[in-house]
Amino acid sequence: MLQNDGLKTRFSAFGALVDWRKTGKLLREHSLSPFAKELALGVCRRHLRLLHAIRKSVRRMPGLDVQCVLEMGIYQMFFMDVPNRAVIDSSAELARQANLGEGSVKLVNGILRRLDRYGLPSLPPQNVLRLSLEYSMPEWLVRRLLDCCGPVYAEEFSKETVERPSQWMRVNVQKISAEELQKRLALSGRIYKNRFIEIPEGNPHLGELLASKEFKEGFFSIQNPAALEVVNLLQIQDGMSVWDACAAPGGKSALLAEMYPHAEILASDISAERLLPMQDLHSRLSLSNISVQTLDVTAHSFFERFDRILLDVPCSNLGVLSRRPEVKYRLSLKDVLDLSKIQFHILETAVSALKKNGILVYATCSPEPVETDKVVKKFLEAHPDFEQVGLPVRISKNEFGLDRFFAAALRKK
Ligand SMILES: C[S@@+](CC[C@H](N)C(=O)[O-])C[C@H]1O[C@@H](n2cnc3c(N)ncnc32)[C@H](O)[C@@H]1O
Repeated sequence: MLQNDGLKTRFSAFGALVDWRKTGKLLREHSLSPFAKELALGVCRRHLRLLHAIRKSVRRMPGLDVQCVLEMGIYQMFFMDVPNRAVIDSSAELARQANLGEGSVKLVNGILRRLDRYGLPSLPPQNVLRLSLEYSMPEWLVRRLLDCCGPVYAEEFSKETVERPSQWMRVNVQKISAEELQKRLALSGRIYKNRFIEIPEGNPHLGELLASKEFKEGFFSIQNPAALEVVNLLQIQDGMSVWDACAAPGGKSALLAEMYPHAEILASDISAERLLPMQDLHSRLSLSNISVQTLDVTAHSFFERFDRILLDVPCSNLGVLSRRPEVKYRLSLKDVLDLSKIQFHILETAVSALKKNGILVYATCSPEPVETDKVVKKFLEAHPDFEQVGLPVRISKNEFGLDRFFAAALRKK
């Protein structure tokens, strides 16, 4: 029997973390309470740093369950605002309730007390190892960042991956203005370009907002404003036909449909399952200028049919690691290189659907050169009938906490 809410919450975070270590998938968002979610995601973000602290405190690494209890304890002690005494007691109790054995309870107690007294073990001086442990980044990724973009960028990028990402809502300005909605929901966050409202940390919790009448009536959706900077490159005008060819789960399609009620939008994706949430577009958001279809973009049969094409291609997610921290540990360099081949193939095959003088925007939430500049460069070299419109947009976190995105606009001559 779990005796109190605090323990129940820790138990659910513990369950999520054990599952993640076993399956590579991290349960998140609505199924966990805010504290449990913060704890599970925070531990995942700092996993290598926390493991390092455990490794330095024992002769033999304990089993995975005990590691999870310890990682949670160390995270709360050094990266959350929880008193150390309470952390030590609740961690020992968690180990007991999880039936890890009295030996493990003593081990948890002993290691956390030691860390309470002496602090986290110091980090090695070598730059790659230090960055890897300090920000829980795999060493191959640190090396790649250092090689491609230098030490300042590598440090800044790595640091972002352990920070809590900002939360924003996109206002359906066809139904309500950002100011009016902000008043109705009593939110105090910033407004971004009249269309996005920041959801301040913790209060109100995302779950409460998603249960609100305003959400059900389609006044807002959850989305990071980086999407706006990407779709702006399309330069859409009334009456245009637009194909969002890698659309699921539909964030950018919905933004497009809200921004351009007089454009005709086709949103398609290869995955019927990932398209399911897009039923929202018609029912909740009342958007009538958009149709949805399951379609493999590499096997389409459109010919010069669209004025605009958005290709938000499948990618490594390297630009959103603070939101999806588990990706850091499962991704390999080979995965990134394989993705770049898929991205190029998608771009190559999509373009026949674009009308002359039409614009295609190639976008990805990865800043990795092989998924961005190299794909575009290779494409332009092979297609002299295309030209780049302006410089690619490289969205970085900046003061608004935007997701990292790369987007390049290409015009068919
Ligand atoms: C980065 S996600 C798109 C996110 C979406 N644009 C949004 O804003 O919500 C990439 C999408 O590409 C889809 N995809 C991958 N290969 C595809 C293909 N050959 N044809 C169409 N869609 C594909 C994936 O199923 C995935 O939903």
